[in-house]
This record gives sequence, structure tokens and C-alpha cells, in this order.
Amino acid sequence: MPKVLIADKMSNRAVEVFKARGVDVDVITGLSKDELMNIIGDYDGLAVRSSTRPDAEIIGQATNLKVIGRAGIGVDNIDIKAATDRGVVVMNTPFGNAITTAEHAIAMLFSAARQIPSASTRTQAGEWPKSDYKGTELFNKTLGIIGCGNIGALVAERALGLKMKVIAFDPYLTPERAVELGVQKVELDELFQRADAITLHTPLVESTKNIVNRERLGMTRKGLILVNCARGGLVDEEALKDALEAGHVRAAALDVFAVEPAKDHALFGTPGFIATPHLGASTNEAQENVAVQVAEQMADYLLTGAISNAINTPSISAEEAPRLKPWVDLADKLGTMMGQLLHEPAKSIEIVYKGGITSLNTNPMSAAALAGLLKAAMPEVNMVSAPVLAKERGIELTESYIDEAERAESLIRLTVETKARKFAIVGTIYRGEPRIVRLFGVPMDAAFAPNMIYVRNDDKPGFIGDLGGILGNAKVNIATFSLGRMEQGGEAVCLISVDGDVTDATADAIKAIDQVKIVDRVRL
Ligand SMILES: NC(=O)C1=CN([C@@H]2O[C@H](COP(=O)(O)OP(=O)(O)OC[C@H]3O[C@@H](n4cnc5c(N)ncnc54)[C@H](O)[C@@H]3O)[C@@H](O)[C@H]2O)C=CC1
Ligand SMILES: O=C(O)CCC(=O)C(=O)O
Repeated sequence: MPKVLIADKMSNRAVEVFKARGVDVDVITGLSKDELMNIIGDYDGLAVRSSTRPDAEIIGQATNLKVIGRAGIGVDNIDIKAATDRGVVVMNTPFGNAITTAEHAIAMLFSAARQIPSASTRTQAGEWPKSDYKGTELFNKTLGIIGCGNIGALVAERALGLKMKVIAFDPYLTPERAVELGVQKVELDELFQRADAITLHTPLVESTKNIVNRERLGMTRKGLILVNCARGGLVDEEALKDALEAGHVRAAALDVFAVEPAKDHALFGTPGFIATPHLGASTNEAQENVAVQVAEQMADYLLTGAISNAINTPSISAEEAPRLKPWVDLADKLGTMMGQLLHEPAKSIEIVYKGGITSLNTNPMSAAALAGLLKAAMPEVNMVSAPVLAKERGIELTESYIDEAERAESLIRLTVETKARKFAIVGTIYRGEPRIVRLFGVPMDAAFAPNMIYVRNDDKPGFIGDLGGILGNAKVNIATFSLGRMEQGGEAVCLISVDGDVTDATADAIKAIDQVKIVDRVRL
């Protein structure tokens, strides 16, 4: 039974889902990095929110880890590269807390426009400071949304409902989507110049770091309201403090900070400043959504191989996972066999999918073939890490599809090019079993087996008897024997599956047979 660690506080619904699905689960929150490193080796899955930060060192100790699930959207607390290199799937729940976060942004906008937190505090202190608070209406004002993805779009819908005008900057927002949302797509500087209020909804990446900086704050209208419910680091906090103190920015409401938890911050106490402690996603509804979603997704992956919302590998739906499995296994075996027979680095790999298989999602098959190919040199590689590792090593992947008749036999052909040569292997599934139907140009029909011997020989009498004698003397039992040749008397290929290992001495003895040119052992 796979075992998962929930390392951050999340709704107990996650535990219920894991248990109901047959996944063993421990909930241990508040672990130090060392404590987590000590126990992570026991787990197949790690579920986190934002407090736990699985970095390269933690992932390095996670010898059994297959999946990290983020109950939320941002995955900036997870070292995605380290996870990918180790073949660990990283998945998030991109929609579960989006509405809640959009509502928090709108709440912050109103709080800032009317200075509700400060008015509330002073009223409850017995001041009745009515004359100190003259807010600003949001009606008819221009809201600038930076980042118009899931949450940005939800904020836009709500702001339009408040009868605000909405302009948006997002390099990936298409003009059609902008029209559909009812927002005006503008350039960044224009947004800063025109907006009465700005709200941020981008991830923190190189292009968004300090996207609200001193220079851009200088372009804004006097009396600007700024809201950030996305990520700390999007706003230059020092520049914001100066702009608030100068009265140029009327109010700023931050849910997120460059360094969290922000327990002592230069902005605290600045006039017009409102803070919440990264509460954007904190509602019962959102927390239940993300907990259930992350547990379902992780259980799906651990139990069936289905992948949804992964950041670092293609998706496989629960429906297609069982249909893909035999083909993914075949691709893996073809790649593994090729990897062991090559003896030189691959420069490129071409995968041709033929027949009915072309209607399936072939991404996982290609990833499995690459993983198989790389396994000889990198035993830790898997479908998640293989595409990245292959790219890093300059191995070019091309995929093509031959649809042919609907009922045509489905085949996968893998052609690998090295500096000097090109090798191809073709496989299919016959009666539910993976089979090799062509190897290095020679037609054959062979099953895969854990221990195989590959022999390339001249098609001349006497070879099979000699081979059988050597294996018999070495007490190696032959399970199956498959032969193929291009033409009578020409070059032949022989694949023998054997029970148990073949020693170096036995392999050398086979190599010494007159007709034999190449002998290799293949382990699957
Ligand atoms: N405060 C909180 O508790 C929460 C914060 N978040 C954060 O909100 C942010 C947005 O989340 P979603 O809308 O779900 O993400 P999303 O991926 O749907 O949208 C992000 C948008 O930012 C855009 N973008 C990327 N680079 C940009 C740039 N240089 N300039 C302008 N736009 C750019 C993208 O094109 C995309 O449309 C994430 O960082 C997420 O972590 C999400 C949930 C809760
Ligand atoms: O889990 C949380 O409370 C934070 C949510 C968040 O920041 C996210 O989903 O990106």
C-alpha cells in the first residue's frame, strides 16, 4: 500500500480521501527540515501547502518519493527541478482556491478604499473617528489587473459586477479572451498610468519580480490603491512604503510578503497600509476543495498512474491510464532494450506510432521510451525526468504518426541515431503481451523477458546446436528462442530468453562460436 505524508495543515478531508482510496497516510505538521529529511524516505507521496519547502536536499533523501502534491496553486515552495531530476511528479490544484482568493482581493480592495481595518480598530478603542475617514467609491473607477489567468479573470468578473472599468496586462491574454471577459488589454505602462486601483495576480517569476517598482509607482495617478494577493516579491516594499508616506499611494493591501511569515515589517503601521497573513486561500470551502483534490490526484497517480495537474509531466486521465498502460510498458521495454544494445550515446530518437494507437495520448509512451533508453546510463531516470534529462544531454526527440486503416495493427517504432549509426526496434501488443516484431531491420516475433541474450550471427548451419550446448553446459535454461533473418544465408538476429543470469564466461563462449558476430545480454 503506498504511503503519504501530509506535512502542512490541511482539511481532514484529505486524510479521509487517502484512507478511502487505500493509501496509508500520516499527518505530521511543523517538522523542521532535518526532521523531514529523516523520515521522507518512508513515503511515496508528500502533500504540502506553503509552509513545507521540499528543496533539493529534502528531495535527495526521498528515495521512495513519487509525487509531491500542493494543496493550492503556487508551487514556488517546491524545487521543481530537483523533483523532476529525481522523477518525482509535482502536482497542484489550480482551481480549488481561486474563487476564494479572488474574493479576498475584492475584500482587500474595499478595505483599502474605505480603510475598514483601521476604522474598526479605532472605533472599538472608543474613538469614534468618523471625520478621519473619507473613503473613495469603486464605482466607475478603473481597475488594472496584472496577470489575467484564473484568479485575475475571476477578479475581473467581480469588478465588472461592481461597475468598475477593467484594464488588464498579461502577455498571454489573447484579444479574444479579453473581449470574452469584458476587459481592455493594455500594455504595462499604460496600466500604471490609467488605473485608479491595481491588483496583482501573476506568479513570482523573473519577469514579474518587483513588477510594481519605484519607477512604475511614479507613473501612477495620485490616490492609487494597490492590492497584492498573489506573491510577495511582486512589489518593491520599500518603494511602496515611500509612496504611501508621500500620500501618492492612498492605500495598499498586501496578503503576501517578500519574506514570510512577515512578523516585523517596515510597512507595518504605515498610513493606509493593510496586511493579512497570506489568507487569500483561507476559507473552509477552498481548503476543503484543495485538500480533496490533492488527495484524489495523488491517490490516482500512486494507485493507477493517472496524472492530473502536474507541473513537470504530461497529464494522463483516469480513463486513459489503463488503456495506455500496456503501450507505455511496451515503449519502456523497447527503449530499455535499445539502451542496452547501443553501447554508444544516442544523438536523436525518432518514435513512429502507427495504427489505432495514434488516437491515444502518446506523450507518456514517448516519455517511457526515452526513460528506457536512458536507463542504462542513468538507472534513476523515469518518465517524469526523462524528457528533461534527454534535452539536457542534447538528445533530440521527434514523434510522427501513421494513421493508416482504423483496424491496422498498432506498432511503435523506435529509431535511435548515434554518432556512427542508426538502430531501429519495432514492437506491438499481441493478445495483451508486448512483442518485438523487428529488430535492427530483421523481422521477428519475440516476447520480452527479464533475462535475454541477443545474438547477431551469420545464418549458417551448426550455430543453434553450438549455442544450445554452451547454455546447457552452463546450466542456463532456455525459455524461448526467436530467430529472424533478412535472407537465407545472410545476417540473422537471435533473441533467447533464459531463466537466470548469463555469466561473462558463458557470453564469451557464445561469442567464440564461428558464426557469431555480436553477443549482448539484456535485462528488463
Ligand atoms: N494569496 C493566496 O493565498 C493565494 C495566492 N495565489 C497566487 O495567485 C497567483 C495567480 O494564480 P492563478 O490566477 O491561479 O494563476 P494563473 O496561472 O491562472 O494566472 C497567472 C497569470 O499570470 C500571467 N503572467 C505571467 N507572467 C506575467 C507577466 N510578466 N506579466 C503579467 N502577467 C503575467 C500568466 O499569463 C497567467 O495568465 C499565483 O502566484 C498563485 O500562487 C493563488 C492562490 C492563493
Ligand atoms: O495554502 C495556502 O494557504 C496558500 C495558498 C497559495 O498561496 C496558493 O495556492 O498559491
